[in-house]
Amino acid sequence: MLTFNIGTIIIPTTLLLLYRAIHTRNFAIVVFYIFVQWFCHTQLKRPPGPFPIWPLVGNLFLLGKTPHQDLYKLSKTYGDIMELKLGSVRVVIISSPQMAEHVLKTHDHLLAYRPKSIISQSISYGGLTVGFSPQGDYWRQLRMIHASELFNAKSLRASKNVRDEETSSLIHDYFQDCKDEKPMDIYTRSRNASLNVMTRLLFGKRYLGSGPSIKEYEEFNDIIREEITILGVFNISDFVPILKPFDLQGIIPQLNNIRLKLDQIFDKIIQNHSREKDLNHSKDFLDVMFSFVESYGFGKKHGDNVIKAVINEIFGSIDTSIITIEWALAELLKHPKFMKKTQDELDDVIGQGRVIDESDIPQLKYLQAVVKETLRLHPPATLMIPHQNMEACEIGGYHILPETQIFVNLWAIHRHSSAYENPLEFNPDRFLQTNVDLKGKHFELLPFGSGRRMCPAMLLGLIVVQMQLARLLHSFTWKLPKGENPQDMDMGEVFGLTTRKAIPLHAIAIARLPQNLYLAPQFT
Ligand code: HEM
Repeated sequence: MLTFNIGTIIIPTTLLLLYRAIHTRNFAIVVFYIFVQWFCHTQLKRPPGPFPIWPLVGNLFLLGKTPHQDLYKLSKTYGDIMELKLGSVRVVIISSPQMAEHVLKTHDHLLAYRPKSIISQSISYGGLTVGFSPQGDYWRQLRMIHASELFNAKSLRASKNVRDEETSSLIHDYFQDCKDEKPMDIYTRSRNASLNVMTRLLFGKRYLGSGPSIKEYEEFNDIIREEITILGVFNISDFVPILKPFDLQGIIPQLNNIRLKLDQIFDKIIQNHSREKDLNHSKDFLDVMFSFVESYGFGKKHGDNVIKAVINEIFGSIDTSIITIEWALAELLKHPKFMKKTQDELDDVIGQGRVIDESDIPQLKYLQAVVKETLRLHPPATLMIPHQNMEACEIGGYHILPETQIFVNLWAIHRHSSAYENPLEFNPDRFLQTNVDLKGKHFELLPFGSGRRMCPAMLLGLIVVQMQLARLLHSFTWKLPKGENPQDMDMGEVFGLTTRKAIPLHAIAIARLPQNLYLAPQFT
């Protein structure tokens, strides 16, 4: 796996430049360069930021392996809005609820573009996905299709059966494997259940756990994970374009390899779908996508690329919910008193004689508070997806030059002292007496973003997290493997487009309900 420390390039490069300046006695040039930077910056009242900005590398060396945390620390010095130069790219970092409101509400229309990067362009087949296409007619229509076919309340009601069956199957599998008290990998199990939900919704087929296509599907799962990892790589060539031809991190061959494997899988899915279409199968998401590309008059190759890009994005996005389930269980194991409160509520509202239904969720106030608190401390998309402005604008009284990348640092916003008491503590109780929700109207809690680029799958993401978590906690008592102390649990992160727990959670489940509530579902 590729890990890269920016310092390995930045520090030698900067030292080399300084050495050359000293060697050639060109101090005057360096001083003049710094003066020009300072003058331009102060004249236009640009946001404050670290100074000086080094030639070629700018402020890149300030960021390490967890840039959201480094930026949070920098915001303590430079403020809730700051400007950095990462290589040759100008970036503005937003770190407070007030500034987030300026970006995602007041100036939403100006700041809803997406910057292009080498990795995002490759993964999105040249910007054909919802997340990476520029705002405009194509993006709007694609978002609408996603909403009406997969994500809005009506389509979620229609797909409830599929989610119920897959969650029951997950609980059944845990039950089967929990008898000898062996630690189980929470992330992988939840991920498989969610992948099954998605393949059934998109292609009308259940892949994992049945049939001959398991191997093929596991390969798909692996390649998507590889893709998510590479999406989190800080690609130096995007920030220092003169290094692009050297591809110092070896990213291009990796991207080509991922694209090749994905193309093979997607080509097969598209071919199978066309074959089955002739057999009069019932209409699914792919049929709607085929009509969409036809209505746009895209040729076969471009049309297929749109469909591949969209499927890829949906499967890549599932990770957000799974990560949240893993973090929530980890926090509850670390804080047994909140685990007890959540399970007490489940016993009071549901009892121990039946299985939870999605319609129970509104009554489970403590569970909802646990999910909010988990998304506050562990927003899966810590820096959201970068935004960009095409024309100059003003944020909070500061001048923002055109084509600036805007990083909304949710990790910092959710820890802002203006919004939360003891912001670093995990404490779901804080959400019991407030009306703060997750719909993007309360700028102190924005795990799904806000405004026109807000996550279109919020309802789906939330119901998956709430239901899986509720059923895991209702069905089992949880503990850590022998010898592991909850207080010492490592809560370190691996940064990426989604930021997950660095050490995957393995926990032991002990059944707590009558045996008949763990039966395997009859798949429809
Ligand atoms: C807990 C679950 C989830 C969280 C916390 C989450 C969070 C987010 C965030 C923060 C953004 C960026 C908003 C912005 O840049 O302004 C986003 C965008 C997006 N999300 Fe999610 N997401 C979740 C689940 C999902 C799922 C399950 C899917 C699809 C199956 C999905 C699809 C998308 C798409 C397509 C976009 C791009 C929207 C656009 O650019 O117009 N998300 N999400």
